[in-house]
Amino acid sequence: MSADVELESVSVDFGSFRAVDRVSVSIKSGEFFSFLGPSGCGKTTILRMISGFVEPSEGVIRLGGKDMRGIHPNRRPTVLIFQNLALFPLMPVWENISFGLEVRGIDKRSRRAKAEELLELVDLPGAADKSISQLSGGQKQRVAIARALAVEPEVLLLDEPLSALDLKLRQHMRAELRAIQKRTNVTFIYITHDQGEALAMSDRVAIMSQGRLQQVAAPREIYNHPVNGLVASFVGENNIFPGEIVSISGSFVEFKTGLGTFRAALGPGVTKTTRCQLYARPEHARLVDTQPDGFNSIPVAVSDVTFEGNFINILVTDRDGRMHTVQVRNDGAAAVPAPGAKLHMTFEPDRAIVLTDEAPVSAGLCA
Ligand SMILES: Nc1ncnc2c1ncn2[C@@H]1O[C@H](COP(=O)(O)OP(=O)(O)OP(=O)(O)O)[C@@H](O)[C@H]1O
Repeated sequence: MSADVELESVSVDFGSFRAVDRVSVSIKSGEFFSFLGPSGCGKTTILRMISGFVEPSEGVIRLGGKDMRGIHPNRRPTVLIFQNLALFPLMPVWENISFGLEVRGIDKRSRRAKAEELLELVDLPGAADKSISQLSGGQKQRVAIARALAVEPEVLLLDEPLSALDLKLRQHMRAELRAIQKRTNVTFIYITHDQGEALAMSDRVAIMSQGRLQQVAAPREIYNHPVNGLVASFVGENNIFPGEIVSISGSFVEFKTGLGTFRAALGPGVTKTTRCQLYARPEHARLVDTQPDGFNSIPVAVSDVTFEGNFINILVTDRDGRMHTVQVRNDGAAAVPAPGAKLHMTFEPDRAIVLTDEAPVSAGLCA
């Protein structure tokens, strides 16, 4: 079983501080949905509200269409997995997994059978009698997930569960978690400040900043079409140019910066009077020897080159001393300029966008 989760204009106030501000979003049954945002933006508070440990100051939360107001955490169809997993070190794996079933009075043989079934599901067959201390970080993670699934929640809430793992294991567990979610079809709500994690695993991602939803969309949409500067600067890298709009024609803007006038796509909700900046991703910028005709070229000097494996970042400095990044794919033959080289950084108008600095005006805008 799996339930949809609806937040309708939900706010949380801690005294005079508003930690969550009029958040509206509908999470579909069986969806892998992530809340992504910087530390302190209200992600954990949202998770705690859905699980019943925090009551909203305003607004309504519905699980499977039912208003959750006043319903105790134990009586909700949710399970919350914490960062520290909280496994019982003195119990073998299978007893850890079936602990919630024991509390419900299920007999030992059925509990053991259920634990073994779940160990198959999380790809740990044969681990039932191991002790927790014999497991690696990733294996403990799987046991924690199996334990959460044992009580058959309709919604599984995950609070940065991979944050304690090393990079390689974290990347592996992303694929595992997604596979487990697809196998069980339970609604997964995941919170993280790691964009790679959220983009790789989720069907949809909600970007949060200062308690407010900025954008809710599929990962590709978020990356390719951020709705405002907060999203663009939080998800992926960007070269950012402050300036002001000179004119708007159709879906393009002429944008005056201290380094010249650039042409770029017009972002959502941007008008001539909006406070905005120009964003150009490093992978959409290029370096050329001679100044090209037309818009969007900046004289720069190469300051550093960093090798990142499958790509190379070329860091350049403009005449005002501001740093920008041009990224090239490492296909084994990429030409990389030497530090000190004087070049021109360019980007196509349809590969740059002018976005508002402002958060959405209406809380319902991105739900
Ligand atoms: N019980 C509380 N009393 C007062 N303020 C709180 C309380 N819980 C959270 N806050 C504040 O609310 C804001 C949001 O906190 P929350 O834990 O939801 O953020 P977060 O996005 O999950 O951050 P992190 O990624 O660091 O866990 C923070 O400024 C935090 O200090």
